[in-house]
Amino acid sequence: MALFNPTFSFKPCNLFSNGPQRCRYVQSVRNFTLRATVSVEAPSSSTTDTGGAPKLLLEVKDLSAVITESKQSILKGVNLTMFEGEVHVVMGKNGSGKSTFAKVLVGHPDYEITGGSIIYKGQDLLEMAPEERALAGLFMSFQSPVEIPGVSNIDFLNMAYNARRRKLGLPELGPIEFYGYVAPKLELVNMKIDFLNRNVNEGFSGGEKKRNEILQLAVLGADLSILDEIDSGLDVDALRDVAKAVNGLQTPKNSVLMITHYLRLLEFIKPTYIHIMENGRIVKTGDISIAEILEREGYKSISGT
Ligand SMILES: Nc1ncnc2c1ncn2[C@@H]1O[C@H](COP(=O)(O)OP(=O)(O)OP(=O)(O)O)[C@@H](O)[C@H]1O
Repeated sequence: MALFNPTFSFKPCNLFSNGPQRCRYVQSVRNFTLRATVSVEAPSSSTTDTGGAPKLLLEVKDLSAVITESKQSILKGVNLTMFEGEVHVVMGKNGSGKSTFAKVLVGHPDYEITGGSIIYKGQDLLEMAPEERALAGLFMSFQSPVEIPGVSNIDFLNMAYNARRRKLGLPELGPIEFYGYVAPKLELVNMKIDFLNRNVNEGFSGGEKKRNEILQLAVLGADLSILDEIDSGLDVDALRDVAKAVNGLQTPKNSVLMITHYLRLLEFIKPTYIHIMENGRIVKTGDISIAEILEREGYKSISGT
């Protein structure tokens, strides 16, 4: 989930580790019957001008990575180039390295880079701490969003949002102003207002967790959203809602990198390119027809080996 978007660096919470007991944060009590009408635009960290040709957003070259602990090699020379406004989809068999690639982009400590480079908005991403990557507009929704007992959704979102505003030199929003900002965004993902008061993902169904991820994306805004299997566990209506919300957040300036196993998501969110990952490398790139062949004939039909 996006709480592993390293935007959130409040201590002593290690947001990259699992386990419900690691976060201690005193939840402030809010009265959500308040109806605030303050409207604030989502901050954008985009450094690009408006108009003109799309700019290069992400350039991954020969990226290799191992698991930090075991030194097992997972990524074995990934190459990928994304321009602003594009939607890229990574597909591939279970265990081919898709989630690892996504996590490496946000600086997950489980992985160590052993070669190659990642340039994001002209900067060396590998030189940036996870928090800096998030503040530079990188957002990741995780395959299995975790719960944070004791931290309400609204406090969590408010903190993350203010961190981004601080970075942009903008004044922070207090609880009432923030409530006015976030409440309308719930409609986008078809979530009830009570979700703001509940602890982050605690007791949420799989579908609610995924919607909550997209709510976080809507609140924070992102230049590059990395969405790891946002369609898993969603019913047909939820899939449509989540896809609609993702589409609604798309502009000519921001980009999406999506991991999915299924064509059905791509019927709602139109990809610019589809990449097939196999054994830690992207072995094929093409348009939607790749996903259609895959759906019909399986991986043997498009395998790079
Ligand atoms: N932290 C880790 N510790 C041990 N093994 C790991 C770790 N991270 C990844 N792996 C292993 O690396 C391989 C690639 O995993 P990854 O999650 O990237 O695959 P994936 O393509 O996303 O798979 P899926 O489609 O099943 O989600 C798998 O064999 C996985 O078990």
